[in-house]
Amino acid sequence: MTMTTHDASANAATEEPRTGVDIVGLRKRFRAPDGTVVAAVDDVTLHLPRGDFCVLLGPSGCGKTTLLRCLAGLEHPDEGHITIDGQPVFGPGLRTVEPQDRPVGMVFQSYALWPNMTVADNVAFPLTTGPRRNRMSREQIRRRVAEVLAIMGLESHGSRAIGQLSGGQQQRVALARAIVAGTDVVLFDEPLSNIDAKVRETLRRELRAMQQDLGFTAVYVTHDQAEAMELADRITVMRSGRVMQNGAARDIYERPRNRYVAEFIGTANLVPVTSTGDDPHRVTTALGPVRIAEPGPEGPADAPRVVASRSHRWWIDSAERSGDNVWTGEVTNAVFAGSHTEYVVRVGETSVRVWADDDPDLAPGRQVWVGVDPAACVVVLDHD
Ligand SMILES: Nc1ncnc2c1ncn2[C@@H]1O[C@H](COP(=O)(O)OP(=O)(O)OP(=O)(O)O)[C@@H](O)[C@H]1O
Repeated sequence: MTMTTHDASANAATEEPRTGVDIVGLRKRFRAPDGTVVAAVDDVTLHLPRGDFCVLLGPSGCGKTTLLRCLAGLEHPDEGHITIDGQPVFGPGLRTVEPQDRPVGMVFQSYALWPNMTVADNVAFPLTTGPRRNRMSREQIRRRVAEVLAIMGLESHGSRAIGQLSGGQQQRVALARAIVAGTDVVLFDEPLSNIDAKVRETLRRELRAMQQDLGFTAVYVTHDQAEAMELADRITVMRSGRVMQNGAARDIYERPRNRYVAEFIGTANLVPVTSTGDDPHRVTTALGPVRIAEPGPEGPADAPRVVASRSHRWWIDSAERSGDNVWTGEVTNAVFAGSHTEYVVRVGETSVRVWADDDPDLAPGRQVWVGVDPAACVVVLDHD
């Protein structure tokens, strides 16, 4: 893909101040065939800042697609407010704003292209329907379509039928269609999950570069935490229709709020806290005393807590060591994983997973010393 900035003519439809996406108190329930009610989106309040790449992350069924579809206008929420790019699109007393009248582009997992139209006609579609129809001359549309096809590396494919393209190329067409109108917000519903792994990697990198270059706000649904970490400025972790944590990708990774978030993103050792004393940088755990970077998250004083630390921040050594956050134990398992070797080490009744970059080749049964930098240890809530 080659990069270019938005065409001013295509931005004519977006003259309001650009603010990203604001969601307040949003609820959407579904009634299952057996009569049970599912709270797919359960009192969600979120601000997704303009220009950020925002990922909605969570396991299957947590409500991320429903939330995205509420933004797109494909689901009608039961309660709440949605403002996109400064335009209220849902709220009490507002007339329903139809999907084609919302200031968003959308990319679906299934591409959702018109099979009987050419590539160029598919891409031109948002400019010829909805609020933007008749705003541009045929020549302006032709030029704008050529421009976005060039961004996607599809400049020579405009007159092809959709069926003559590979899956990866079809998704590039869908991306071109989502950005052609120059809307400031683009919604993505697991757009790369039908694409084979190698192409997916390339498209992911290109998508991120394109989003940064064009500067639109991306709201991207995935259940893949590696994909989320690679793409996101901001991650919203969801569970059962609720937001578990929303923040900068690095904060979510380094300072998860609770066990659920720590376990969903990355590999972490979670060791129960058994008591806390007066020193805010020291807790007692199942491993014994642990020095920690900072006191735990807010929450009821008696709420169970665990110390979370990433496996790649641990070290392992066959030679004796001493100091804070150093323990001795026995290797119970060692798995070579290419970029690192994962050791499982039993320390007393607790097992920790340690990722070693240089494989020290320590066989199960071996006595070892393991440890972790206090700066990598944070206290998180054991429950939501
Ligand atoms: N049209 C519907 N009718 C009834 N229940 C629905 C409907 N759409 C979604 N649900 C339910 O709402 C919940 C949230 O679904 P949703 O598709 O938003 O989750 P998700 O996190 O996107 O999952 P996935 O990654 O599998 O798509 C699930 O329990 C789902 O079964």
